[in-house]
Amino acid sequence: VNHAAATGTGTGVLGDTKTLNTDSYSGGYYLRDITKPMYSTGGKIETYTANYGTALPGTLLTDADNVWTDRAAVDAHYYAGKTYDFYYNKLGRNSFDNRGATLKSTVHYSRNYNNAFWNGTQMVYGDGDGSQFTSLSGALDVVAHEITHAVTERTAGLVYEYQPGALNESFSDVLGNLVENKNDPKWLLGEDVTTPGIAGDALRSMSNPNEYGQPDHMNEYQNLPNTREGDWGGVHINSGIPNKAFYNFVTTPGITKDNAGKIWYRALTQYLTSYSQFIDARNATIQAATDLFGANSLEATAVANAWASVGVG
Ligand SMILES: Cc1cccc(C(=O)O)c1OC(=O)C1CC1
Ligand SMILES: [Zn+2]
Repeated sequence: VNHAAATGTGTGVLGDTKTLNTDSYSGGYYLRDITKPMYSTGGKIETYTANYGTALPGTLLTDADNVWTDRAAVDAHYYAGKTYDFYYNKLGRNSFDNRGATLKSTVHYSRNYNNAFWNGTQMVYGDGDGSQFTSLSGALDVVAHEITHAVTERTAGLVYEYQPGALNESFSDVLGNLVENKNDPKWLLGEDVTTPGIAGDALRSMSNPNEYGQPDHMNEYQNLPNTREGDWGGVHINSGIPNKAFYNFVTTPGITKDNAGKIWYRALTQYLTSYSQFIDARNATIQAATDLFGANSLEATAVANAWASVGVG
């Protein structure tokens, strides 16, 4: 048999055990998930190692006995599967291209690499330096954040600069937390992999962006240059404003996470375009809420109020 779905076990970055969808071949097992609906058109979830170099995708991981000990790889694979399931089951999207494209991840990228990114073709995760970060695939909100960059690229195409770039970042934070689906009242990002030596901190907070140096209102918008040093006009900084708008919306009594996700996803995929500004995101999310729940619905009203609360609209 050249390809058969198998179930393995693995240890994650935080030492937890999880079951993995793998692919058996004559000599052992590939870290390849062939159980998803995408497989009907050849789509798979595959996890590779760069073996601390920078050549991509690197080597597809294999194992002799289907008991996996590469913790970064275990989590990259497992969390990519969880993210695929969320998009398919909750939002009706079949992988990042909505046509069942294979989800490819590479772990152990470079050395002491405090970064994770979508490179236009695949996800890439560093192992962190052990102080600022531990292996970045060890957090579901991070993995879903990166995969959402791919979704955004294939849909709205929000360019990675200034307000469209901050929206790009915010949609990745919003979907990252919706996929992670923790009961976290602070709606933190990256809490599971930032500063392994310090408990309770994170990379960003959607409930209180100021806590991590982000604005939470238009009157704190930071005009930064479109350079690497300027974070491309502050895409990871000014994202605090749309993040706070989403937080105020999703915590409005009567609003559910599922409905909030449907509204934000519909705005991203049906209304936003490459150079959309914050005001366009306000209008798009109101329109999406109106489409789904009606003009004077609790959802449409709460969306407008949420953006107004951060000085947009
Ligand atoms: C850790 C990191 C560094 C630089 C860019 C990104 C990026 O993907 O924008 C990044 O990942 C995140 O922000 C994830 C959500 C925590
Ligand atoms: Zn990002």
